[in-house]
Amino acid sequence: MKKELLQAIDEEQFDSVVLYRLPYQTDNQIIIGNSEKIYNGINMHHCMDNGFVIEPFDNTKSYGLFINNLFSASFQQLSEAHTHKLTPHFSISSEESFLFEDDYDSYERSFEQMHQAIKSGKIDKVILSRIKCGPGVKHEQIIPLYNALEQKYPHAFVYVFSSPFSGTWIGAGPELLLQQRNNKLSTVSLAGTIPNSPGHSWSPKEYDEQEMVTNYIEHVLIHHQVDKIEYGHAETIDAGQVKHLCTTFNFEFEKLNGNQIGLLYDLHPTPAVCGMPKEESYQLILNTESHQRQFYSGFLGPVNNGHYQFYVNIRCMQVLQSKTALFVGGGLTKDSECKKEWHETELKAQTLLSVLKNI
Ligand SMILES: C=C(O[C@H]1C=CC=C(C(=O)O)[C@@H]1O)C(=O)O
Repeated sequence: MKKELLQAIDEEQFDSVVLYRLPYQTDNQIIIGNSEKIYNGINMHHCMDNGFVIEPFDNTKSYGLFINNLFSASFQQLSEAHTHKLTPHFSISSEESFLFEDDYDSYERSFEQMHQAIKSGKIDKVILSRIKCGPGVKHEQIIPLYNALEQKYPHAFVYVFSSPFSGTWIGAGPELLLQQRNNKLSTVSLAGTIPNSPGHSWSPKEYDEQEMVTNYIEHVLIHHQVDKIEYGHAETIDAGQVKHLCTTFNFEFEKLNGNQIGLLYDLHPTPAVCGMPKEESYQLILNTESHQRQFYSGFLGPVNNGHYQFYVNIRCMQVLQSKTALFVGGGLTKDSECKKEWHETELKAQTLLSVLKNI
């Protein structure tokens, strides 16, 4: 493999690089290829192709990306020679003047606006996100950072992608959006957060919130007439500095090629990153948040000949010239308190910050 990848880096004409590792897998994957912009969402042709899909939160205002697979390989750890050759291929966005950190006061104003909409009865749940700035990452630190995240978070979908259109993004998120293999599909309902430290346990508030999401997903699956739906009880999943409640759904489409794209866009953006009801919470986010979410809370993952694994892009950041922009959010319901929500986003930011500090 070593020789082939080094040779491919030398010989292929490529502008984009993806490194990723699926949850609980030992092998990492690399794709090198060229990026093409996708407008207004992906279609079945993208899923039948071979490459990597990156979709933004709001595809009416931002474009997605498709990185075609010119060369791919599995690896345990990239050698120094690979790291050295790949490093100059990472693009870093220079648009940092558009990205500001939200301070507590501006977060509180957005919180109040959203909480008002919840109290008025229009919305049950909505996700408020913010940007927190972290230390800069140099080109040569990108692969060591990926390695450290991949080692620390076995539960997560860990990735780095870089394209001239997006710059470099890095993440380690726990939420599966949709995966398809041999007509067997899976998704999850993920909600509720408590610190991953002694003395914290689930309360009815988190169980209720997660059950609402489970009911919503079941409703979407029934609407799409999927077959053989199976799901169990909510389980606690370890997501670094926090824990979540998660229920996994497995199902099939009776007809091969049932409307998978329709289902994908009914699930995305999920209640974990948007809210319920979906359309109302989506509009509230666009009207309230002062930043563009870009690829945060979109989805991303590999596609290969009809098989795909799409993960929700949370616990992620964009690498900028002299800083990193970390995107963190949390679900607000009628019982939410601003200070606690802020603290929760601080904890979520530690997923990446704790590793960033040590590279
Ligand atoms: C939106 C994020 O997390 C979501 C995923 C799990 C639990 C969440 C919560 O309890 O609020 C969030 O919905 C984020 O990390 O930016």
